[in-house]
Amino acid sequence: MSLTVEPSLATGTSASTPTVAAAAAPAHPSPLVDARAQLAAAIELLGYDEGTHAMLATSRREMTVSIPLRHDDGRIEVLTGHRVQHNISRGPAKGGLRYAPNVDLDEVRALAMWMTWKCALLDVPYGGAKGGVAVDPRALSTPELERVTRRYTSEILPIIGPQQDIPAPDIGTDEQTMAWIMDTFSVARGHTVPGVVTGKPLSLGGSLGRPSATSRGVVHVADAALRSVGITPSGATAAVQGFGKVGRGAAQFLAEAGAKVVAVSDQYGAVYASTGLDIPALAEHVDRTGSVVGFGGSSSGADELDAAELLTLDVDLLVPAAVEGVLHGGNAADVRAKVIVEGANGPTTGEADRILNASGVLVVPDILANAGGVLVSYFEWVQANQAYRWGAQEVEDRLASRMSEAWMNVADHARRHDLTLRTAATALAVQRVAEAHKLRGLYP
Ligand SMILES: NC(=O)C1=CN([C@@H]2O[C@H](COP(=O)(O)OP(=O)(O)OC[C@H]3O[C@@H](n4cnc5c(N)ncnc54)[C@H](OP(=O)(O)O)[C@@H]3O)[C@@H](O)[C@H]2O)C=CC1
Ligand SMILES: O=C(O)CCC(=O)C(=O)O
Repeated sequence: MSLTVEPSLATGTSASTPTVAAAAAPAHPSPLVDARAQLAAAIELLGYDEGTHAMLATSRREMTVSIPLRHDDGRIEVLTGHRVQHNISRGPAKGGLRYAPNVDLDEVRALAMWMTWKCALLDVPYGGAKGGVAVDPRALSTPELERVTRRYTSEILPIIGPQQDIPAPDIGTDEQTMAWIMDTFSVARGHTVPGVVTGKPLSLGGSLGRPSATSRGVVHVADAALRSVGITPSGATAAVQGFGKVGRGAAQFLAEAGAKVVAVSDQYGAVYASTGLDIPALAEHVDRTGSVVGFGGSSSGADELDAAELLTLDVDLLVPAAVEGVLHGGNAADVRAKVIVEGANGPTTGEADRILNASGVLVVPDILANAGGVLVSYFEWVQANQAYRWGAQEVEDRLASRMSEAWMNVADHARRHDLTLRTAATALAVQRVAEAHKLRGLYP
């Protein structure tokens, strides 16, 4: 059954700049266009009516706030922040908070929608949300970052809480950011409320294994995906875009599993070694200098590489773990990786997805590949509710088992219905959300 969709549901409602490699990428209006197109494909497959489609294409609640920031030198700058709750049918809204210069409402809407599908796919009892502040965190001092975080939290305070909406780290934020949010929320409530955020420091009720969870999940899924196309993971070659919370761990765990990580990039450049990069030495270099750039040279055995070239290297596995839209109509045909595992949210545009699919590249979608993070966020919430801390091994075992179950469900669904992994994953998730919505009553 095909559906006629209102233009505003099929495409983004306002223009936004892609967040990466803008010079090389063709104009791409917004990740929301891709998110809504993925939903439309799932709706068509499931044969759902236009009303259900409209309900799932629309955020339940959106809040845009102004954040007056007093800089250390006394200057006042007014920043803009958003929190979008896409869906709450299966439980409290859940999703990260991003600090990046080009954050805009449509990007946050797309990221929130993907959170809904991710939580449903992993069968954790959450809806989906995302937040963002348009700011470059590297341009701010720690006291300035704390002031931004506290003011943003105060502004969105009415809509967050352990049973309402639970933020977590994403690009440009970390466990310190979560600690400030937790404190600001707790001060307003008059008592400590650790459950308002996940990804907290351990000493404030965080979970063992949360910082590494997204990367571990990526590597579990990469292992299964490589095997599914007949490639032995140990000895496979890999390239990782991004060396932040997700990319660094992914590179490390891939190398520990015996893969040859031949290239890694960040927003300043990339490094390459055909025999495999020394990831601990690279991590030490990045901690010292702030970038992978400069790691190349005779002592490291690595060479500097153009960052865009990393995406088209002849490798078994490509892990984009940075930002949206990096694989697009302008470079997808040149991709030589056999398997792509999306550590980032939305790294592949719709056009690139079609090109990659036609050329036989196996793309493991974000809502499956990077779900380890929200899964262990859920474990953090469960441990808080139990007032009991699990050991690191228990967290890792549960993560491995839930990721493997999700992979098998998606791969099996794709095989049985001749779908791409993305369409299979989105359809499974959309079905679960629609079912929850309908069971709660169609006319709430
Ligand atoms: N953190 C989490 O638990 C989860 C994150 N994700 C997704 O993973 C992705 C990465 O998030 P996270 O690691 O947390 O963010 P971080 O801020 O920790 O790291 C982002 C990394 O991406 C790099 N980067 C930015 N732009 C480019 C570019 N053009 N080319 C190459 N690298 C670039 C940054 O480089 P530089 O260091 O130079 O700034 C940095 O290394 C995002 O899409 C996020 O939504 C998904 C699930 C969970
Ligand atoms: O841990 C979480 O709650 C959310 C992580 C996140 O933002 C994501 O999966 O994109």
